[in-house]
Amino acid sequence: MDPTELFFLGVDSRLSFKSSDVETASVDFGMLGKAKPRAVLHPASADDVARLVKAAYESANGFPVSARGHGHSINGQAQAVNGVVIQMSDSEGTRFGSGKPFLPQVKEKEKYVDVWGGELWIQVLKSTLEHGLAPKSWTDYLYLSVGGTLSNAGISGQAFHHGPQISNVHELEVVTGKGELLICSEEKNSELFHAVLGGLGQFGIITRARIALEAAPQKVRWIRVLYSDFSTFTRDQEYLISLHAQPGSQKFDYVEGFVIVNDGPTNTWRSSFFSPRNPVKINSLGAPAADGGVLYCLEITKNYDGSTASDIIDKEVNSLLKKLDFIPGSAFTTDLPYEEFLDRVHKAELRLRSKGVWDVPHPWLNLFVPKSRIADFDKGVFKGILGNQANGPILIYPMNKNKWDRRSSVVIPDEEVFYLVALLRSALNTGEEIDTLEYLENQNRQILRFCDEAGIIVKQYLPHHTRQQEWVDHFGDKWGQFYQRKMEFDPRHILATGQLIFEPSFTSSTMPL
Ligand SMILES: Cc1cc2nc3c(=O)[nH]c(=O)nc-3n(C[C@H](O)[C@H](O)[C@H](O)COP(=O)(O)OP(=O)(O)OC[C@H]3O[C@@H](n4cnc5c(N)ncnc54)[C@H](O)[C@@H]3O)c2cc1C
Repeated sequence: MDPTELFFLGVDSRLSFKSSDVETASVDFGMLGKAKPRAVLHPASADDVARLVKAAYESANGFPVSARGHGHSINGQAQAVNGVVIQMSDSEGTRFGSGKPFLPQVKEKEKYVDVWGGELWIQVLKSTLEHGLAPKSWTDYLYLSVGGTLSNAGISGQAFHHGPQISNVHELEVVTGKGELLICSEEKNSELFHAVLGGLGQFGIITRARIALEAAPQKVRWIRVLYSDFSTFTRDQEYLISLHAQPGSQKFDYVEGFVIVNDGPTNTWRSSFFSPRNPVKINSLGAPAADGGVLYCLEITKNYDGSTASDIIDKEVNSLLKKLDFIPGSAFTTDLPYEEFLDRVHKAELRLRSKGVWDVPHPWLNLFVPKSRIADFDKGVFKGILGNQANGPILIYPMNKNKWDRRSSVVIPDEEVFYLVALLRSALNTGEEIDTLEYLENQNRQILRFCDEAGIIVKQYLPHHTRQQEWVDHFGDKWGQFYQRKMEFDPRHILATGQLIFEPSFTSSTMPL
């Protein structure tokens, strides 16, 4: 199949062979490897996506097709070696023609929004806020596409009570690996619906998602408190996420946390919270000596409306804070508009870009760790393997398993409460060994080996494995179902080959140009 023939097959929009487009689609945020597609498609409609996939499916030789959202994967998951990348997101540098097929459509009464699969979450937020509404569950960073995060899970500090983003979707429109354009939901084509959510792009390309909305709060009180003792820190986090199960009880709206293993949080890119106006002088807190040189920061928010009297919000927050056992005097508070809070990481991005340290290799490791072993993980990794060096933010926060739908494709630990541990490191190559990609990648392997040897059964979030047996182990008792779904919805293994789960059933050299 010659992709240029796609024009004759009725693909309306442009198939680009421009080297700049091909170059963009060859790399991702991880900057850990390069894989060139033969061409990049900029679809003008869901039908364009369907025609391309159908052409790949029906051609004698076949060729790989990968949807690419904003390319914020780490390990080439959105790449398509020698195939066609469908550029779903309309972002700077990849803008093509008139842009995306349709704008977000909000239904106020029904409280949902229909969005194009390549839409960025920042745009979803802006569009829904115009109606006083907003999605319930977020990622920390909003310059990610809807299709990209729904292919994983989409998590942030709201997940403990709203579940991940994949638990907040009413309906999807999907192009399967056979090129069929189908609508799916709990009621209709439900197997496809559950397969695609958390499905790592293996079963279909999301062209439209219907996302649940709630009334948008106007303001956020954002609080950080410090701990020197890990078990006190996790006990408080677990207490806070247990409040979702007590109807009518006051609770925080967002619960996250991070680990401070060296000079302090000022070197974290995640936010400018600890700003010069709000400095953290850990040594001046009179805090007990940090446990093994490590401190822990609990990060929580309370949403409210502009009309709420400040003494009411003070009272609600203080009554919740009173139940916690953080280091006295270590509470830092700021109030800001809801949109600004949700978009907080973008500020840090702009800062890092201005210093030239955004476009660097990112050997990130994201793990789901069961609650029963999180203390062992702390001892072995935060206080052990990391050797008091962070090289980037280290997030840690718990979630409730009952907010995750077992029918989806995503894999989580088999415990009621589990933690996300996200080591979001940058290889800055400053000349120090600990800043090199090789050092950080070795450390990641060491962490995984430690878990294995200590019998801590972790699951990778945004998983990366290179051999099928590793994927079989990753999915555990879900592998059979995952495999069956692949045979049903993408039997020729055309889609998202960059995930390295299934061998393509064709050789890339069979796609002539
Ligand atoms: C700075 C930063 C912060 C992040 N913060 C968070 C966070 O707080 N929470 C969180 O959960 N994740 C977070 N992530 C991870 C992020 O959610 C995933 O990497 C996500 O896949 C990125 O979306 P994308 O649009 O860039 O996807 P891409 O990298 O373009 O694609 C990822 C995978 O999804 C597939 N895919 C893309 N679009 C579609 C589609 N329309 N239909 C089907 N499959 C598709 C691709 O083929 C690929 O396999 C973060 C990443 C970065 C770089």
